[in-house]
Amino acid sequence: MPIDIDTLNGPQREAVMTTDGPLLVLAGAGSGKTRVLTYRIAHLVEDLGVAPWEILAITFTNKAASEMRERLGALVGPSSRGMWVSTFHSMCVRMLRADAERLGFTRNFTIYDTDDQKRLYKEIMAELDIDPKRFPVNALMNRISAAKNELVVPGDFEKEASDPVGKVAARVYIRLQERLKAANAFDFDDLLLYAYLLLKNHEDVRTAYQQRFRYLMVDEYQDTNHAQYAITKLLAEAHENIMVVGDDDQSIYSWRGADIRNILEFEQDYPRAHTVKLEQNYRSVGNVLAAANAVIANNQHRKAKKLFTAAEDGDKINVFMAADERDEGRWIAGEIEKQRAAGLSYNQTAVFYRTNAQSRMLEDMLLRAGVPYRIVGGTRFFDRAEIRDVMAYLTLVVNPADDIAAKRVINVPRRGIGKTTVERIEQFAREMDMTFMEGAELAIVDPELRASARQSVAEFVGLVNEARAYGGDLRKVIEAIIDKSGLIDALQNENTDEARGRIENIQEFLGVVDEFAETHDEDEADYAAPTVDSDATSDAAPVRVLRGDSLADFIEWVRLRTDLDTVSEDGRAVTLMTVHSSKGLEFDCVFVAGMEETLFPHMNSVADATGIEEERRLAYVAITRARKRLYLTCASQRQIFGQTSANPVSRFIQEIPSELRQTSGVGSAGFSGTGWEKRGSRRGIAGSGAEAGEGRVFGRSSASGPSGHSERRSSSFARPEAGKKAAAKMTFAAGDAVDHKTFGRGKVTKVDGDTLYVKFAKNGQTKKLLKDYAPIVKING
Ligand SMILES: Nc1ncnc2c1ncn2[C@@H]1O[C@H](COP(=O)(O)OP(=O)(O)OP(=O)(O)O)[C@@H](O)[C@H]1O
Ligand SMILES: [Mg+2]
Repeated sequence: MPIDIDTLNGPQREAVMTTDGPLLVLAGAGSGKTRVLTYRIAHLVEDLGVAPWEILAITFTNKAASEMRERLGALVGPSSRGMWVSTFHSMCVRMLRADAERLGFTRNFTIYDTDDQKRLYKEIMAELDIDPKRFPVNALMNRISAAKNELVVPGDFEKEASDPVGKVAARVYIRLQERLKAANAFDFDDLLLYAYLLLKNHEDVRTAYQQRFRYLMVDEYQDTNHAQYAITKLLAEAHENIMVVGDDDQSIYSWRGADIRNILEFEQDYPRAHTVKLEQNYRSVGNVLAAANAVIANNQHRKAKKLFTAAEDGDKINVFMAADERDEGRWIAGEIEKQRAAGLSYNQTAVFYRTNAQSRMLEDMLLRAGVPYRIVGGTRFFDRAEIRDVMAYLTLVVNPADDIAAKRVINVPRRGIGKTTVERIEQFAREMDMTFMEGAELAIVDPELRASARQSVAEFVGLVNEARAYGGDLRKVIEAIIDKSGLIDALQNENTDEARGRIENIQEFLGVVDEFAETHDEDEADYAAPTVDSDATSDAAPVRVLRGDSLADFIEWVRLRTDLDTVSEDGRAVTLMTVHSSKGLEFDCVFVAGMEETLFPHMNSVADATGIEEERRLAYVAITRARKRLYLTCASQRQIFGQTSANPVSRFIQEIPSELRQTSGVGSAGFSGTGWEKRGSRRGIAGSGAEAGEGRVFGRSSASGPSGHSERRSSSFARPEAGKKAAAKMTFAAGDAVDHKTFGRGKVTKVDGDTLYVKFAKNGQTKKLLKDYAPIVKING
């Protein structure tokens, strides 16, 4: 079926139809870059008969990749399955799995995340006698990570390092790579580095991929780092059928090594390049787009771009100035409820913040108001200790050489294996050049150890071996680990709320396994592009694609899940996330909280112009996520990073022309463009919860001249709508039947002062609610 190009505008169509040679699509937010990329793939497959496995599309997040797979599924049907649509990291994992042996690894390697990595660094630093006070582990990690992203290998790094930290980092880097190799593991940066080395140093591998991927497409190209750039370049070298899509105004990852020059110099890299500019924004209403354009115009270092919309102006940008962070959260919750009553869905609403530390209060306030939310980032599910423990066991089942995993769980739950025993095992491992697990097997028969310790080690080794015996049956392996390890029993014995929460998390983990099982079939098809081993004939792709067993795939799937993957489409909830993770997404209604100097722009970036420009691009990303309504909120005083601070309103608010915004809350009277005001007395602020304090400057800096005092308005700080609806003085008792606006029917199981514990019928979950705030009513029966 030919692709319906009528839904594209002229330049978009041009980009879709330009299928030979290098192509750059450079355009502002919401102009359809991702859409064009997707349509171009569909056009290649549907109209030009390109085989799906000849296409490689790279996106920035797993969420973006799965969205693109979905869109492609809708456009071209099942044949989209053979395509590689993935992030850089998952692409590299696939390449490394296929050819790990070439690099001295085996294909069941482990991927270390930051936590594993840190443990390893600490061990290495102890081994090399490096003082962590003088050389903090994070500093060394950053240094080495940057080197890897620049494709600097240990030998070259050592030659170049001249400063004290660099010299120490050079020693650590050398040892780190030895240790990782011995553990058959890669860290995140290694995935890129080794994939690059694989392509660079193995001509046959490189040629095979070059021949296979005749068409290469990269979304969000402005955020590629050097390693990603170099990998792309190698893959495109032979045919130069490479399309990159991006927006220099949205480059927000320079702190992770992203290099905006990759996109700006594309035309130099590929002199034959054809460039397409898109100028119509289809995402946002006029006022939102005008605000975004006005803010980004303040950046000096950018390619000037025009961006217009045919959409109506829409509402003005809503600026709310709260007394403190509680007011801010409370007001946001109330406004969400108001919008919801007017027909907006929770799913189409997002609250962004600059730093993760802000999320807790926002969460708290949404919880109190009974607004369902989903938090992206922060304490991620997979970062929780109990989940890491289970994952470490599973990793050991697949890769017994992973010493970090083995040491993490040898005494989890406590089984009486102390430091002496662990040191003894390490000694065996070192002296006999074995893995920790092999050392543990020797320890079982070591007469120097106490019988009880040997017994415990035997149990541990036995447990891992037993689980391994279940082979490919994923669910069985995981159940064996969870049941037989005694993890749950130990938590049950603790008998605390926290331990119960941990048990719930482990149970939830089984749900994750099921989710994986459900989506896995599709992934399988995805992997199963024709291979040289298969009996496919001439047009088969000349690349071996090897599958690990399902447990290895599961571990990899979990490891590569970035924060964004926790956003699901169905469960209706407001999304909370950092601005960084919002890239590429869109919502009808967007709140950006914490619009104050030192927070956004962040204090670490205000010192120099480069830093400020990156913060401004971040503000541009945030603003351009909104389709219809945009709210910017700030607080005149806030508790954050463990202290109270009062900061001027963000310059990014001021950069929006005053006629585009409407302001409410504290100090709004004098806000609109002309002057900034000093705070008045704190009297009369209902429910701000703030202690009394005198006139701090709220506005720009005091240097720019505060312009008088004004009374604060108190009305804005009333409870949110949702709260008002609950009968304020209603009393509850255990056993009462209640109806909650969002969660439906439930029963009060406990009353603790103002807090109600309500068990809901729908999902059997118990929630903690504040009786005066939660949108609940008592019902009969
Ligand atoms: N020609 C068009 N007609 C109708 N809608 C369009 C058109 N082009 C793009 N859109 C819609 O506009 C929105 C933004 O498109 P898309 O996400 O592709 O933009 P983008 O340039 O990738 O944005 P960002 O820079 O934020 O990544 C999407 O909802 C998309 O479906
Ligand atoms: Mg996009």
